[in-house]
Amino acid sequence: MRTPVESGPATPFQDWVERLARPIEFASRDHYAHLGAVKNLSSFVATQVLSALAQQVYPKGIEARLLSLRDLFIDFHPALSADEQRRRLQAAASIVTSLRESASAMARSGPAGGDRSSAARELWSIPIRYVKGVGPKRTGLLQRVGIETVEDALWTVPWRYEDRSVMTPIGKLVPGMTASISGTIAKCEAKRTKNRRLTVVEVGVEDPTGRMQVVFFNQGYLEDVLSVGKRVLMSGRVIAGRQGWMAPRMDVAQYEVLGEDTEATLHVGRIVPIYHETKGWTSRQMRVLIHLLLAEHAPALRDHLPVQIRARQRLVPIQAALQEVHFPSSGTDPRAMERGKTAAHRRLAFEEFFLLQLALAARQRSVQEEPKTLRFNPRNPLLERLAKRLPFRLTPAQDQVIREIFRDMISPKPMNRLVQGDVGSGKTVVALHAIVMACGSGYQAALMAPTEILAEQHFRNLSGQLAALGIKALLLRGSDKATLKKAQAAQLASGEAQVAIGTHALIQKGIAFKNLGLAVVDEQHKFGVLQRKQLIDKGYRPDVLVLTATPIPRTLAMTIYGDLDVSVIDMLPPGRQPVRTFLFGESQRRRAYQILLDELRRKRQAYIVYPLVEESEKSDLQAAIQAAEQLQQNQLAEFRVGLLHGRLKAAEKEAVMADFKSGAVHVLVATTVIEVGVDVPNATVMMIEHAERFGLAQLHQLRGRVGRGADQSYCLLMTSGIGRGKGIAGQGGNGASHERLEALVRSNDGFVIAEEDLRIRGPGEFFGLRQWGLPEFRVANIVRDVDVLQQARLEAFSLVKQDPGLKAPAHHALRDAMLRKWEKKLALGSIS
Ligand SMILES: Nc1ncnc2c1ncn2[C@@H]1O[C@H](COP(=O)(O)OP(=O)(O)OP(=O)(O)O)[C@@H](O)[C@H]1O
Repeated sequence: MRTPVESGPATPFQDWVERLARPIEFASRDHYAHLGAVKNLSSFVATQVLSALAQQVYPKGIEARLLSLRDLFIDFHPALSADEQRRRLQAAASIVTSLRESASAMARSGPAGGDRSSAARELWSIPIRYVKGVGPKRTGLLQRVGIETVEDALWTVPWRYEDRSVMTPIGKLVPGMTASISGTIAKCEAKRTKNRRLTVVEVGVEDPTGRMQVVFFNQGYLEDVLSVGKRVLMSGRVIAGRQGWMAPRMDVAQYEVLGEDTEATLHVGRIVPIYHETKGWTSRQMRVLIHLLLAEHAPALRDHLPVQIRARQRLVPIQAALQEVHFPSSGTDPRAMERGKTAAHRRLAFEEFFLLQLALAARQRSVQEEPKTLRFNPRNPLLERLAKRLPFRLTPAQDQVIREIFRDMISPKPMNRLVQGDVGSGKTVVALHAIVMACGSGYQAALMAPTEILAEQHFRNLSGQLAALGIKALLLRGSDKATLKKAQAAQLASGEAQVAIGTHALIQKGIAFKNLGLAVVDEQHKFGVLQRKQLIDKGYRPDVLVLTATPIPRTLAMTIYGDLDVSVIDMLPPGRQPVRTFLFGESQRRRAYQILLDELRRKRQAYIVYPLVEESEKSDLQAAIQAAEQLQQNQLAEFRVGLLHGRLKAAEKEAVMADFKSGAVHVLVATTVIEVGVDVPNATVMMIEHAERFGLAQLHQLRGRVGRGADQSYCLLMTSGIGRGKGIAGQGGNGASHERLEALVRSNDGFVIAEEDLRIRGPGEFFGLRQWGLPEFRVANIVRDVDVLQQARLEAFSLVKQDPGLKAPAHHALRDAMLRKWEKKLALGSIS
């Protein structure tokens, strides 16, 4: 026993060891006379060990002893032989003794001494390998599905539910139905097949209304599990009994043996959660794991959400929400669960949104708090000269957005502004104004674009204008020679060059600016939030302007750009005619070519775009190359056809683009590399092959490459599966894809189309969120839960206003949860 004199007041760890020691020592007393008297030792030890690991980070040796203690008791049960029980208790007692010694050594060395870490670990973030029954193999499997911690596991919600709560009397089973029954095992025999390759276990199950047969193959151990007299629940598909057998058979998908003391079941007899499976990890195993976590550990989990917010938003406690979402109470409608429209889902969705919005609010706050050292001069002469040189009058919308940008730049707070404008709305000239404001005030500016083609185009469009104002701009590309890169880096470092336009080459290590005052990021969702941060870090808090041509629905914009102020260019330059869009099937190809040829003969140019998806990249590329050759030889023999795809070298791409821009090439056959930003006003036809393989917003982007001059332009969506005058759906095609394409024919407004795309495909599919650097949610859905998102945003921003660093003790858990989730993904370095 511990001697208090020696070590002063007990530390929590010492207390813990004593609590743990009590039942173990009791069971061992008087030569193990009390063996049977200690109930549930297995789960007691497991829970204790986990709660100890949750409280503190221990030196490795202690952690290992804690885990071996847990392992000794994993399957400890009164049915084990008395010898085995004694052996384990003996081993446990010696571990307890050594833990006791370590605990007092730790107490003596004091809080600062030795290896002892004061970092408290939250139960949420306990690695999953510490949980009872999760060994190294399972840890590996779970990691593969993204489960590293207790929190990850509990937030992995079922993707569907099966109602196995309604029991059908065995006498009422009919072949073909899927049913659950409750009965008693009347027969259980294991046999070998004739060739002795298979073990067959034949089971008879009875209830007062009848009897059914069940056959299991190669699961010989079931002979013990399903022994005669046991009460079971089974569910599966009913099949006709074999000839000569009167009773029906069941192809059992799930069974559960009812214990003596409990009616609680996991796999049948209730609404059962179904989880995604991977090789080696089944839905059934997941169910057992989640059940264990909920039963033994959930009560100790801390609710992150502040009480007032929970009350105001009428949110159920986290434990209740998790319990309900994994194991819905009886009477719940499984479909409502799948639609995610329950109080439990609302609570979980709120928490996900809230943590993200909190992170965004905190980041916005931390940026605003930094004193701005940049001094921009709105009356600099370069701006006046720019105004005189513009080849067109700015639209009122452009004017307004430029004013908003200038207001930000001269304000004492750093600018963080997103400019959203539909395709062709004229964002480049807006960016040009910001760049000239920066350079005219003595700073450098950088413009980062997602592809080399776009960077080159920006450079072509801007460098002339800038040079006329005496501003030197450089083009930085990853594919440039090292010597060129070195020379460019030197010019930026010395300030000799004022503007850098480029791809992610801009954020590479060797690049440093003398005094970067403005960072413009075009199409930043292609970069992800992280890269935006890397560019910003190249200067001392430069002002930031993000341009996006992708019409991002408001709800989405709020989730990704929640920390930016938003300006919208909601007007196209004058004289533009809406692009006329047609949907053509294979049999209408001639009509489509007719439109194309008519335009080419009127000295207009055209794009023909082929899809290129990663999985079938090679064959897709081949299709585009062959098509270009074919067209050149046949239908388009009188014109020059150029080919553009991602595999070309930078110089080749540049040459093709330059030829197209100058009009030397009439038709550009391309894969989706031209998707964003390409600007050739003389091009009036956009023909898109296999349109059904593109996302709707992506098609809108492509369509935006035409209609950039005053002439009528055409977008021809080619798709297999439409007959003459019929829709895709009429030809047995995919209804949803038809509906999508129709939306494009109906509307030219990018925002309408994006909302539609989001609605039809759901956020997961919308562009492929991951690739675009958008946050992923486990429960929340930005379309379905938009009202929850709005509430979460209001609450988060108001909380950060009250307690900017979330420093109040009541907010510590919340802050930890936010950082765990978003610190890395959102590069929250400065606020953590
Ligand atoms: N106010 C204006 N009046 C007339 N033409 C304009 C005006 N503003 C821009 N333009 C022209 O419209 C075309 C589209 O402009 P810009 O390339 O900046 O569009 P964008 O918004 O970047 O579109 P995208 O996102 O599709 O690239 C360019 O040829 C540009 O010169």
